[in-house]
Amino acid sequence: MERAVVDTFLRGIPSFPSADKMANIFSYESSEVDWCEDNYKHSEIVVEYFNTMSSFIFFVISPIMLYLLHPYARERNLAVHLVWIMMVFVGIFSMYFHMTLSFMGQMLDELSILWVLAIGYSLWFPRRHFPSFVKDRRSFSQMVLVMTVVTTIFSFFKPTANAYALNFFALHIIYSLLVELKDCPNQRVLRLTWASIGLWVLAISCWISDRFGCSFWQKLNFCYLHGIWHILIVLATAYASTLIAYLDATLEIPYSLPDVQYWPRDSWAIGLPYIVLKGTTKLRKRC
Ligand SMILES: CCCCCCCC/C=C\CCCCCCCC(=O)N[C@@H](CO)[C@H](O)/C=C/CCCCCCCCCCCCC
Ligand SMILES: [Ca+2]
Ligand SMILES: [Zn+2]
Repeated sequence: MERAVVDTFLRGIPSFPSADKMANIFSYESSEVDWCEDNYKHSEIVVEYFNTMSSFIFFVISPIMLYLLHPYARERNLAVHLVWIMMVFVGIFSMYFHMTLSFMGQMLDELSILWVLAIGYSLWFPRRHFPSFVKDRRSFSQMVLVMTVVTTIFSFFKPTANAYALNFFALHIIYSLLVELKDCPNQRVLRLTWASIGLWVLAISCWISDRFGCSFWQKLNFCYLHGIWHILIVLATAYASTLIAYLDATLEIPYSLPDVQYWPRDSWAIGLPYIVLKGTTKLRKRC
């Protein structure tokens, strides 16, 4: 198709960048979003140095979580690993976005989060809350897939709204967890729930403060809140995903007697949570 035709077609769509702009979606600072950290302060090729470097946390936590969740994934479904494999891509795209502040970086960063959420919902959304027209988890996952593909396409029309929309998923997850755990007597599980919510509250406070309180933080010469958000949101995801996986295990593989422990030492005040399966496996049970 002629470039002029493409251009005319694209200009007809509200908020869609023209073909000229499309060519520049990879260029530095082509995103409308610019975080509080000073640009090019420490490097000529890395726009936001601390925000870029703090994304390294994704590459530290993801392999540890893949290792810690493996016994549960082996018993339940190896597809569970997709969540933390995908988190590595979120980290790569987050680094790319803050290094360039390009429109493409922004879209890859936001869309990879959307796909992590889609995988999480497909795997872990409780069966009893499925809409009545959905007959099993396979159909539910197919429905989530279709919705995610449609949302992926529409997210190009109002890119700045995507991040706000994504944050609302956290509210839905917290609401669902609180409903699920209303009468839970297990203190370890309750501790994990409040730690997940506490980390998320700290994380989102940093995200909002960086977005809307930048002039205040600039006066204090402390413009690193978005980088701190990266670290806290990865930890919140580690805590929340373990909690959700634990609840899933109690429903889907109850014979495995799941319990929560902390790595590297269960007795330490801080650590990464994981699931231990104290029961016999399905195979051994049959013998
Ligand atoms: C039954 C549902 C199960 C779903 C479980 C899956 C939970 C994990 C989901 C998402 C991972 C979050 C990864 C965050 C990456 C941040 C990258 C980033 O900083 N991007 C910013 C730009 O650089 C962008 O502005 C941020 C956009 C907002 C992201 C909102 C993410 C929602 C996080 C949900 C975390 C759940 C915590 C729940 C706490 C109890
Ligand atoms: Ca900046
Ligand atoms: Zn970021």
